Amino acid sequence: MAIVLHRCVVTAAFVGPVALVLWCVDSWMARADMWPWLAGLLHAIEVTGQVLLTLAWILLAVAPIGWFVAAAWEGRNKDSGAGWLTRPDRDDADSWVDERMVSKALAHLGIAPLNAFFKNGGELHYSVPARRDGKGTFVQVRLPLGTTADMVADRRDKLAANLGRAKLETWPTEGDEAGVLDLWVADKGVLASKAGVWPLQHDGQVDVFDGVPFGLTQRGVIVNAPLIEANWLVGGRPGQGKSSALRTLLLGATLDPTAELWVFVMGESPDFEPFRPRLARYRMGMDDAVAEAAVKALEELLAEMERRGKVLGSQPGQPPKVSRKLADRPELGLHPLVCAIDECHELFQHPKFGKRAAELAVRLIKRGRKYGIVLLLATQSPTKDSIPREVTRNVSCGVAFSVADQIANDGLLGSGKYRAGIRATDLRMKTDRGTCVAVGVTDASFELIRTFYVPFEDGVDMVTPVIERAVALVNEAGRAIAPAEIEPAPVDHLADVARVMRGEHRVPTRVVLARLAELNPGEYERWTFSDLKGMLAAHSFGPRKSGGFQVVRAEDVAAALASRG
Ligand SMILES: Nc1ncnc2c1ncn2[C@@H]1O[C@H](COP(=O)(O)OP(=O)(O)OP(=O)(O)O)[C@@H](O)[C@H]1O
Repeated sequence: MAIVLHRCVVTAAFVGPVALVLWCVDSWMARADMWPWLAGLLHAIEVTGQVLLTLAWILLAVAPIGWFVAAAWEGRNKDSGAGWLTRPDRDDADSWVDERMVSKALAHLGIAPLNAFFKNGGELHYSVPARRDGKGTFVQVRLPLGTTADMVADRRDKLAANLGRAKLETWPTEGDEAGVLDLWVADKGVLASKAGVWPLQHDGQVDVFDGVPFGLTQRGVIVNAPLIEANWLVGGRPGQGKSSALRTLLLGATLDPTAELWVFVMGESPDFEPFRPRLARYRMGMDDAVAEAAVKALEELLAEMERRGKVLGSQPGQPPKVSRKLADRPELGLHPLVCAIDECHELFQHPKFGKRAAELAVRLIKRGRKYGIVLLLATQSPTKDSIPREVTRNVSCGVAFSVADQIANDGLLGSGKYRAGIRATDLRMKTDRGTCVAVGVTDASFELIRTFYVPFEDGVDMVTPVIERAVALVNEAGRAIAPAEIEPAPVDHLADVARVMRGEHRVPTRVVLARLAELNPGEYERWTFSDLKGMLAAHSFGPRKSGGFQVVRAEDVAAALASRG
């Protein structure tokens, strides 16, 4: 720029005086008196000036028409435009994705209805135009008639190639409707790096109510994995990182001094050995005794859940769930209780204990969340025979490392996820070790998480120092690693009936039974009409008929309570 300016000044300094002299000479002398060559030069300058002036006028008149034609042409042009305009020369030019590029990529997927749409000059509607989203670009597009998001997800390879990305960097998933495509495209190469050191490796404490640092999402944000009010199912092919992920979750929980931790490893594996000093219960091995201990633990967790339900019910205002404040009061025994079962398929498929374990796990997963009881399950084999379907349906957080097929994918992440494009089948063995697809961990429909890794192998043990810190934290807080058992309060049937009347004048007996089962499943789940009738009879009253139904009347219950004193 400086050079150009310099040259302009030099030229003007030379041409200016010459032009001035010529103008003066031309003004004071007649051309006939001049030297012929000078008169010829002045004439040539005059003619050139006139030609340029005429051309300028013509250009001025034609310019708007030309402008209009060019604009119309450019508007109809569906190419990605001049590269230097649409992709400025910036550091992220390599990662640039815009609507035109996406349209072009979609137009070359070989999907017949999409092809026809583009052939007829159709233009896609972008409900969310290309915008930066973490370390990538997100667009949302309404697909034309006859095209669904899963058709695009099925051609992920081609879409990735058309966008100049690796398959793992290209995430076409179903939006709010089948015809809406959510597309997230990673910046080139950002997913190749590992997550880095676990943020709590060297210091820090955890409040499990706030979650545990688990990994980095595709957007480069740290995931604080929810543990409270959550249950986890983690799976994938052997050696892809699921035990390490389970260990990271649990390691986070150890740093909350109020948390009680149980671990059962249904196989011979030293993965959780360093945790021993911080665990209230730990069993590891292939033998039946470990399976038996795990089932017993599940039974006790269920009983504990019922006890906690009653404790909550007896608190002022009957809080619906365990809170940090309640968990901090050791006398209530409402602290977070985390139970991890690694290789859980071995337990669920156990010939003797499998059925009972499955039944108990399902009940815990369905109801334990409110009570601060958390179940973490990890498995290599997430099929419907190895993991009860109800477990998959009800866990809140599903994590899939590299899996072999759609069955394993949906067994971990929930049915329909593969179809919707949420696929851990695209994670490559070894290359993507430690990276998983997760649902339920954040509000997003899925996350691609590069998990933190706390090594415990080949003589490197970075777990033990964390456990030592965790034990010190428990001691400092004056807590116990294995809190003493708190006796369950005796069940008061009449008071429970009074509670489930919920201030209503009369309540049908079937509703009373349903509410009782909800209040205390362990006690009332199997109750029938005759159980209820028998209990009421013991208090000298019974259901009455009203409007064709058997009902319990609030005044009868109140009278029975009053006469009891
Ligand atoms: N997040 C990660 N980052 C880097 N490497 C990892 C990560 N997670 C796991 N690995 C590597 O993968 C190896 C296997 O991990 P891990 O034992 O957790 O796998 P797994 O799926 O539980 O295997 P298995 O089914 O055999 O128990 C680890 O020893 C480690 O070297």
